[in-house]
Amino acid sequence: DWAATIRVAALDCADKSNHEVCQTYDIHFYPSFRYFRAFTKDFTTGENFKGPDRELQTVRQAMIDFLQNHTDANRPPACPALDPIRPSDVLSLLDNREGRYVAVLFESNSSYVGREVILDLSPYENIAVKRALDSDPAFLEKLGISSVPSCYLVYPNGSHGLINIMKPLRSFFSSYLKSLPDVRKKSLALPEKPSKEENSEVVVWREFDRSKLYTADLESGLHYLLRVELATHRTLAGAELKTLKDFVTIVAKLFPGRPPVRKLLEMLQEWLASLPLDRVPYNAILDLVNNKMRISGIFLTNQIKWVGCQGSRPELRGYTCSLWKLFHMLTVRAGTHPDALDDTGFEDDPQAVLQTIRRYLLTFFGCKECGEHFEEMAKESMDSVKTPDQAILWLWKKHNLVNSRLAGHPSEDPRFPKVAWPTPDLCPACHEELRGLDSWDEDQVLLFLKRHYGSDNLVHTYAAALGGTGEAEEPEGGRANPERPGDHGAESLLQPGALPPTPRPSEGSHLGPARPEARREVEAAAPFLGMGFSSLDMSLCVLLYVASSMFLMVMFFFFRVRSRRWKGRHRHPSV
Ligand SMILES: Cc1cc2nc3c(=O)[nH]c(=O)nc-3n(C[C@H](O)[C@H](O)[C@H](O)COP(=O)(O)OP(=O)(O)OC[C@H]3O[C@@H](n4cnc5c(N)ncnc54)[C@H](O)[C@@H]3O)c2cc1C
Repeated sequence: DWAATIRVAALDCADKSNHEVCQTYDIHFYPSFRYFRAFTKDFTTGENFKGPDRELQTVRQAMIDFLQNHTDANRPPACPALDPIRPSDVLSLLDNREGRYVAVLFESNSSYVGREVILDLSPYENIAVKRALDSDPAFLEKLGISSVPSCYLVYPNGSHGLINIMKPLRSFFSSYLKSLPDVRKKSLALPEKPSKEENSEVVVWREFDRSKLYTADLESGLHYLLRVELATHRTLAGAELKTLKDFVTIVAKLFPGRPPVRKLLEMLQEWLASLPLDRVPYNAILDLVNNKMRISGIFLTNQIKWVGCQGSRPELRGYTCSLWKLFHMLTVRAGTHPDALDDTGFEDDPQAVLQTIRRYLLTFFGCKECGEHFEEMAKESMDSVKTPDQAILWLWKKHNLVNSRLAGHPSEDPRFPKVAWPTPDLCPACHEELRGLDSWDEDQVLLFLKRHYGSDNLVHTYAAALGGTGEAEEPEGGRANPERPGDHGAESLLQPGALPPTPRPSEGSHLGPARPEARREVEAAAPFLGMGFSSLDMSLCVLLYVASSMFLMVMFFFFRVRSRRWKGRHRHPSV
């Protein structure tokens, strides 16, 4: 009903095809609300209104505040007057001879009911809705109003009186007024919604074993993390960059996946560690992840294929599931391979993996709410972790807490109910009964987690075929399983060289010009001379060139002075 005044659209920033738009508009967290004023001509990323929560009612009220922040000159023409009228205006309305209904909602200054009802009735004809404040008790008494909100109605024939409704709520007022005789909805010419069939994807179910871990899930998750989640940050600097460097270090050292992926992570880690800059454009990272330099043996799929993380609907499970699995694998690997973090600065720190995950979630995780919940749990007890095994168990316990909090939540997939994990069928030894109560045998749980999240439990079924440069590599232990018949996912996988062109804001001219400083940063990372070199690479080359020239010159002068001295000594042997 409010559409003529304020249009609402939702964009799924988790969908890779929207990635460029979300990046242009600097969307870092979901949900993010952006408001765009009517008649705005120049590009803007919109205004960010933050209510105390994200409840529908708060969002509706933020919309009203936003509409009221318009000046008279730029107010949307269809927006009805939302400011309160004075008692004198009410009196003149009582002499209504316009032949239509006039409803006046009396309310307190902080109430939004009047404005919501005004907007609810805005597409209806034969009725005008106004609001007035309860600031003049004598006037209210004259009209017979004893409590607010109340609605005073002036009928088309001039008679008037208070309307009688069961509850003084927006929905009751609106529905009463909409059902008055001769009050009808005007026809609105709004663009049609795209039909459901056009958008619906055909989802093919992949059979899988719940006791196994699937490379396809982990690689799809890494692809999403590096190419979608990080992409919402145009440049990374300061604490954000440090968090990314530490996270990549932890993953590069502990990810037990296939060699081309591990190699890519190692390369990314070394590159980030060697950077002399405190600011990196995201596109420079993307060039590396896409292996623009075509280094042999490096590859990460650019397709999403969930297997153990499939949801029964496309919006369920997927990325967050793969992230949990990745995190558990990292804690387990740190516990079973004590030397893995040597020479990283994280050795001998049993909390290193958990603390890095914690910072990653707070800085980059698209689900802001999830990051905040995790932070609460971390603040409460992460400091108590004293050994790598305790880190494994800490994450397991907290994951179970999240499971129990989300049981029955709309994000729960009915096919994968949220229960305490591992279930008795997965690990009978983990469960015991103490004085009639279910409890965990934590030693058994630890053994189970080490087995379940260990590299030996990784299955490559459904995993993307390794790209051209990585094909020569045998996956670890030669355990790669062939694609199952009928699974065509791998065929659609592009070779690294054939990746779709990196979306760049300059190509998105239909979106309007992006912020100039952001554009400069992104252009700084644009391919140089069309050879896959970014200007960052070129600056490093120039730096190296100057340094080596200086070194040669110093050597030249050193030997020249030495040879002069030597000649001098031979000419004057007595000296
Ligand atoms: C750090 C983090 C915090 C989150 N916080 C929220 C939140 O606050 N609100 C919200 O709505 N969503 C949150 N999510 C998302 C949510 O936890 C689930 O990921 C999502 O609902 C999908 O659930 P799922 O059925 O795939 O199972 P997930 O909970 O994602 O688990 C993935 C897999 O891990 C295994 N597993 C399950 N429990 C455990 C355990 N205790 N230990 C080890 N392995 C286990 C199972 O094999 C399971 O299939 C969060 C996600 C993450 C990564």
